[in-house]
Amino acid sequence: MVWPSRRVAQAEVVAVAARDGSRAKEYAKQHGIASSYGSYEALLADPDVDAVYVGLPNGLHGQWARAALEAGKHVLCEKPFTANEEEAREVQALARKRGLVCREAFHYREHPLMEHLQSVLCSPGAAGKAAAPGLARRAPVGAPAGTNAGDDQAALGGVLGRLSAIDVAVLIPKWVFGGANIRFQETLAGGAAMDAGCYCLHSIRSLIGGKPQVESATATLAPNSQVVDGSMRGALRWDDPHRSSIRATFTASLQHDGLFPTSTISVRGDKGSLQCSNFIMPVFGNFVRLTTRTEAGDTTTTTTRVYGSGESTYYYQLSRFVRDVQAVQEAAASGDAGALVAASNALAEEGADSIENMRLLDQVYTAAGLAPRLPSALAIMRQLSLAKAQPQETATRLT
Ligand SMILES: NC(=O)C1=CN([C@@H]2O[C@H](COP(=O)(O)OP(=O)(O)OC[C@H]3O[C@@H](n4cnc5c(N)ncnc54)[C@H](OP(=O)(O)O)[C@@H]3O)[C@@H](O)[C@H]2O)C=CC1
Ligand SMILES: O=C1OC[C@@H](O)[C@H](O)[C@H]1O
Repeated sequence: MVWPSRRVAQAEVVAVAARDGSRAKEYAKQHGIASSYGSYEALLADPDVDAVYVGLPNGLHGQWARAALEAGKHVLCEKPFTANEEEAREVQALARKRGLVCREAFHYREHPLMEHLQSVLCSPGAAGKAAAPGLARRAPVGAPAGTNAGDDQAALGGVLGRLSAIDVAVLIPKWVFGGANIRFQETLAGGAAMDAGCYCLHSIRSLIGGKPQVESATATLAPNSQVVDGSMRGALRWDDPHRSSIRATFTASLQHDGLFPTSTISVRGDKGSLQCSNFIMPVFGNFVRLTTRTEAGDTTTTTTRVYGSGESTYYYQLSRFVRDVQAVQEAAASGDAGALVAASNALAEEGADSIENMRLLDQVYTAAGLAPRLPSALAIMRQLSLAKAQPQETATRLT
């Protein structure tokens, strides 16, 4: 947030908060930030702050996004949006009521790589269904000039033809996060599906649209936990015949090219296939390998690298967030009913995207035989009540 803000006009980091005021002060000094606070509440009371970036553990996203919205601030909230779907609905309902932007920080989606992928795939088999907001609709690569993504089923096939599968993996090597990391904490809504799987679900939805259901999921628990998944695999199904799979793990033993996390999108259709490497952090190196087959059976493979202007995903994300906030502010200032409705619809669409991703995450956990995650306050209460009921067993689990 600090680096991109130096490159995005009209965005400035004016304040930072930490639970420990001296750390916040030190951070502010290091990064040239005007104000620092020793509590999140104090930052929310600062009238110079227009928008808040919530970069807290998953189980606290909902609580602090709500607090920021109540304080009249726009919100950019880290992924996954909340602990579960119910909480996502509450936060988005509040954002709508207050007329404020509340966007999930899926930074990868604003990078031109995603736009390129969508232009290749162009929602095959998903005619009339909306892709997730934030992605421009374009004609598929290789489609006749003048074709629009929404035109007809033939155009929607893109060069890959009819889709049969889309598989996304986000793999984090086992040496990256120690057991004490927030990602392994039940009371902070941890888990591989939450942390890495949310990208898998979101990218699949962004690329092919529609409303999938989770067909099955299998979790491998993190050490010393009955609740937190160290790895998760899942299968999704759509009304259309294609299938998807997701794979998220904190325990990858990777012999790879050094990229972290390793993130891949793999798509197959009846006329070809696509492999995309490093869609989450494309600025550090990416490729899109496209193989197409003619009816005569000849195959062609092309490799494309997409860097746009060379900026990071975080730059694109902040630019987009600023544009959204400005659109809402301008609509409010204009008093123009049409502009207000348009701004409100955009907020609703954005909110629905986050809610849908959390719905699927809940389904993944349920299908894997684990419960959807809880907001931190509820998870702590649950642990305390378990500790009361089964003191010895819970004590073991907490160590
Ligand atoms: N978009 C992206 O590229 C990335 C997104 N993320 C997301 O950002 C969020 C934070 O992840 P990450 O930065 O790795 O986490 P860290 O553990 O590094 O930071 C979390 C911060 O939350 C604050 N915090 C408040 N309450 C607690 C608590 N009870 N326990 C621990 N920390 C607490 C702490 O700030 P303090 O003590 O200063 O108040 C801490 O510094 C996650 O939701 C994650 O999914 C993470 C990495 C990359
Ligand atoms: O981009 C990311 O990479 C590593 C993950 O653990 C992190 O939370 C994620 O957002």
